Amino acid sequence: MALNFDAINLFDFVVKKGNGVKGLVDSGISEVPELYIQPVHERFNKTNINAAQVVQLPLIDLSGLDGPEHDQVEKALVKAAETFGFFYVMNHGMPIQLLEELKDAAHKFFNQPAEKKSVYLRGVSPSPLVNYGTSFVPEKEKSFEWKDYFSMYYTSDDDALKYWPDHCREVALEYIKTSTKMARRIMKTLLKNVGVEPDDTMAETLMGVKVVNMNFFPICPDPGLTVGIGRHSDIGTITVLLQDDVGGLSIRVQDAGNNDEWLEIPPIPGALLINIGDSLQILSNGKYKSAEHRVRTTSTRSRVSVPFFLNPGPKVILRPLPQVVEKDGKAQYKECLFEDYKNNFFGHAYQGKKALDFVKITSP
Ligand SMILES: O=C(O)CCC(=O)C(=O)O
Ligand SMILES: [Fe+2]
Repeated sequence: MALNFDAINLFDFVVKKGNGVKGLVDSGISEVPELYIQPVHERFNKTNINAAQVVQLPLIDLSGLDGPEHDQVEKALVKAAETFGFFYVMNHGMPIQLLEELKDAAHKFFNQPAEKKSVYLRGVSPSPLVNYGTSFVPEKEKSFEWKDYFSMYYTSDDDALKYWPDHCREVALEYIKTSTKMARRIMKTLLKNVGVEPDDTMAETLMGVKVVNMNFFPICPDPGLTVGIGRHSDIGTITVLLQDDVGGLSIRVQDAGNNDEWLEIPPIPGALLINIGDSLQILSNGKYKSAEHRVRTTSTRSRVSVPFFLNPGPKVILRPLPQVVEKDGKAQYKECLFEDYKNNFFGHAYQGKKALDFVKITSP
């Protein structure tokens, strides 16, 4: 028998008691609760996902960086970062087995009973480094996403071993280590191309805060009414993203020829996705673009994704790098602390790339 919810009960059951959207679906609901119904313009429909026939996201073979194709691979990375802000990578150093284990670990975590997961709810979690929850913005009506998440902040191996759940810590640590190496290499290439030679200190400053999320999107009785994740860009420097074979991610593609469409990003077995975050758009004075993206829900299989976010630290001053400004003649963005940017961002959830207006310098 499906439970009957009014809005308050639902909030209590899903958010406070930690049942999440998964608990809601497992309770047997056959309709999407009112709170999750999106305004029409945020819903997914056939007509706004049709760019797939026209363009395809590049798939870049990173092993080429070590061979005679080095220059072409660098060029491909730069071009992808300048245009889509999103691309697939293969030969990224992560064994396929590890990627499978990571997705299994995510399923295993969310398949636990609510009592097991809710020990990690904000406020009761044994450490701020681990956090379970479901997705909604408290001050914004109708902002419930069809998604539960589990976040692991990396500070040190010792902390990870101490606080992260037994069944995911080894695999998540390995994912972080390999991804960090890859992300640094990509970052180095991108910065070199704008005349900056980053050393390890600089890389650590710009990508020193590391967070692995496990996202869980349960099956939805009516995917046409909901969003898995509303449209947004990531705020950090670079995100490494593992999605499973269910699909549902799309990115917004805009070009000078007035095209403005959503492009589906189907999973490619063994490949990972890389996307540029707002911080790198700011640092590069707008040369590299953060990508607006979103996730739809499905009625057939639950989906997991595992993004790894590399962000600047809270006290890092975000501003276009001086070498780039000198070359461009003018800064496009004013400086601000990353923590201020982040706070402002959360005030603009679900508004695509609007957060960037906070630092954009508008011409007089
Ligand atoms: O699930 C996905 O494919 C995307 C996840 C995402 O965009 C995010 O967590 O920021
Ligand atoms: Fe994202």
